[in-house]
Amino acid sequence: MTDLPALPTTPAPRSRARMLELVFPKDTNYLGTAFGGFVLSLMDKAASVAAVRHAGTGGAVVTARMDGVDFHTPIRVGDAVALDARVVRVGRSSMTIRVDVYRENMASGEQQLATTGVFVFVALDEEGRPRPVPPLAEGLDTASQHPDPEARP
Ligand SMILES: CC(=O)SCCNC(=O)CCNC(=O)[C@H](O)C(C)(C)COP(=O)(O)OP(=O)(O)OC[C@H]1O[C@@H](n2cnc3c(N)ncnc32)[C@H](O)[C@@H]1OP(=O)(O)O
Repeated sequence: MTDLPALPTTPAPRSRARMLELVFPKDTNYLGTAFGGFVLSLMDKAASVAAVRHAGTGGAVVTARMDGVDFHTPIRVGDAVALDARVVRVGRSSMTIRVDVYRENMASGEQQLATTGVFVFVALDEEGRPRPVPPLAEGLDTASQHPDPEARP
C-alpha cells in the first residue's frame, strides 16, 4: 500500500456552523411532518457548534435560553433539513446565536425557510463558571440579523 502524504489541517470556520440532516419517519408525527422537538434538537446542536467555534477552547458551552422559535413551514418526511447557525451578539460570557432552518424538497431541489430561532449559549471554564468570550468579528453583528439565503448549506 502506498503511503499517503500527511494531510493538512485547516482552521474551522469561526462563529458559524452549517449542518444537513435527513427527515425519517421516526422524526415525524402522524401528519408526516417533523416533530418540533426534533427540529429544536437540530437547532440546539448547530448553535452549540457555532458557540464552541466562537468561544474557543478552555471549557464547555451550555444552552441558557431558546427564544422566539417560529415554525413557519412544515418539514416533511423525505426532506433534507439545512441549518445555518451564527453568533450575532456576544456579552461577557454569553453568545446569542441565530439559527435558520430550511427544508429541502429532495424531488424538486427547492429550499424554503422553515424554522427560525434565537439561542443564548454561555461559555464555561473548566470549573463550570462563566468565562469571557472574544468579541464578534466586525460586520457579523449587523449582517446576521436576517436569514442569509446565500449561506444555505
Ligand atoms: C449543550 C447543552 O445541551 S447544555 C444543557 C442545557 N443547559 C443547561 O443545563 C444550563 C443550565 N444553566 C446553567 O448552568 C446556568 O444557569 C448558566 C451557566 C447558564 C448561567 O449561570 P449563572 O450562574 O446564572 O451565570 P451568570 O449570572 O454569571 O450569567 C452568565 C451569563 O449568562 C447569561 N445568562 C444566564 N442565564 C441566562 C438566560 N436564561 N438567558 C440568557 N442569558 C442568560 C447572563 O446574562 C450572563 O451573560 P454575560 O456574561 O454575557 O453578561
